[in-house]
Amino acid sequence: MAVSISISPPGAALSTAPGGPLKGRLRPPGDKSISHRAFILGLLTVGRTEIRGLLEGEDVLHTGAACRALGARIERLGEGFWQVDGIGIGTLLEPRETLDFGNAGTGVRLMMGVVGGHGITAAFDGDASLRKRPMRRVLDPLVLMGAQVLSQDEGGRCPIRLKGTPEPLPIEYRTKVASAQIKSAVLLAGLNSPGRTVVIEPQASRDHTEKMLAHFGATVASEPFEAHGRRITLEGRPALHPAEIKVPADPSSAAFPLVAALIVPGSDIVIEGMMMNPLRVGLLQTLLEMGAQIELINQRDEGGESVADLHVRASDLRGVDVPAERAPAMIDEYPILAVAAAFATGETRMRGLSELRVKESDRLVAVADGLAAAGVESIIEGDDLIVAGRGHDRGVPGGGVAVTHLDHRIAMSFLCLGLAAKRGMAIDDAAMIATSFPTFQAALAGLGAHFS
Ligand SMILES: O=C(O)C1=C[C@@H](OP(=O)(O)O)[C@@H](O)[C@H](O)C1
Ligand SMILES: C=C(OP(=O)(O)O)C(=O)O
Repeated sequence: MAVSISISPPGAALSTAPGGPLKGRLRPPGDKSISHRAFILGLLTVGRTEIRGLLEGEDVLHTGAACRALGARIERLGEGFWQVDGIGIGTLLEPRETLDFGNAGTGVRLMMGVVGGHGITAAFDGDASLRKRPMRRVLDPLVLMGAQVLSQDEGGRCPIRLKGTPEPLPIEYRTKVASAQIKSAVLLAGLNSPGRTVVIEPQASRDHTEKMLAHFGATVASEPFEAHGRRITLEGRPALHPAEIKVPADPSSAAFPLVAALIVPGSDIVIEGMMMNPLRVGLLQTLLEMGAQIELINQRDEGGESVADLHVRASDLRGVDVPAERAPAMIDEYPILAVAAAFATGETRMRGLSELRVKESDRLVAVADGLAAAGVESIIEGDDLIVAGRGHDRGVPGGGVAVTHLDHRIAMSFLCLGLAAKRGMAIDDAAMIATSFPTFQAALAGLGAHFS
């Protein structure tokens, strides 16, 4: 799987400084969630799946490598253009080596679902950040389906050896938290079940697995459950057929140029082709409530998802109260929302962020510490984060170093902050940016951002 991606050497510090306004157009890379799933469903489908616009970030490439180890033939035909020759449900190969997922929670948890529902044994591992993340949330339902955890690190952490079952029991599983990764792991294991698998989630999480399964011909139904939840039902052992996948631009990556343009005075940019899936646009909704000047143009359908171009102009933002129910629709966007909040007038309270503690880093702490290093006050109150916005008059001092803890979103958020802070901002380590947005620096520099 030869690819040319630029990977910064580990520990490479990077900084940004204020300069002129950001101007121009950019198309963010393909959606990370959809890209992982494209490789996985390609593996599970007999025949050839073609993928256009795939995110060629390290997280997704690790999933691609794991799919190869389980029997898929994967080839890169051009930029973002990939083909997967899959071997189908029930016939996966047992991998000889440990499957290394690098920094990717999505990759490791979804592939545990795949292995858990097959009669094979595999070892799962990743980097220092991934080794700290909880895996019991995925292992528990897989054990109910018949899989066995042969070994694990303390508290259900990687490295983990999992023995899957060739005949997964059809279960009805209620997740404790809204998590597309848990839901997807259970559904992927359920693909090889002779019966019907049901997942009930307390709040709707991103629905890319369900949509893509239906696109490949599976029978999957989703209905509302209580106030904010969903009940998803999948019929096991479907005859999946190869389907073309066109990956829309990732709203979680678009978030960085979007907020950068809002906070750098005089900026005026267009972000092209951003996915508008309702379960992914919580940040957009919040920024509009803060008074952001964002105009949606050319709304259209692309590859089964609604997409739009966003015309974004620098704006005077005001603090808002972000309800906990919105968290699943913007779960990865809180670090960059906190940066927007730092430049807003008044206080922003973000509620119900307990899940941020188990991402690539403890994002509640990493954000609060980074803001402090930039001279911005914030407090963590239970599961809420409150940022004391400095407004345009006082401005954000900057001039500090944000510690990234192997977390790409922390890295990109504080580089964006530095573009509008009086004394710029540095981060200790830019390497992880390549996991989700390998072209971040070039894309922002193309709009006029200064890096050093
Ligand atoms: O399923 C996915 O593709 C993802 C689900 C979310 O995680 P959780 O399922 O833990 O909420 C999100 O944070 C992650 O970046 C991608
Ligand atoms: C949480 C994230 O990803 P993952 O869980 O796949 O590591 C993210 O991309 O912000």
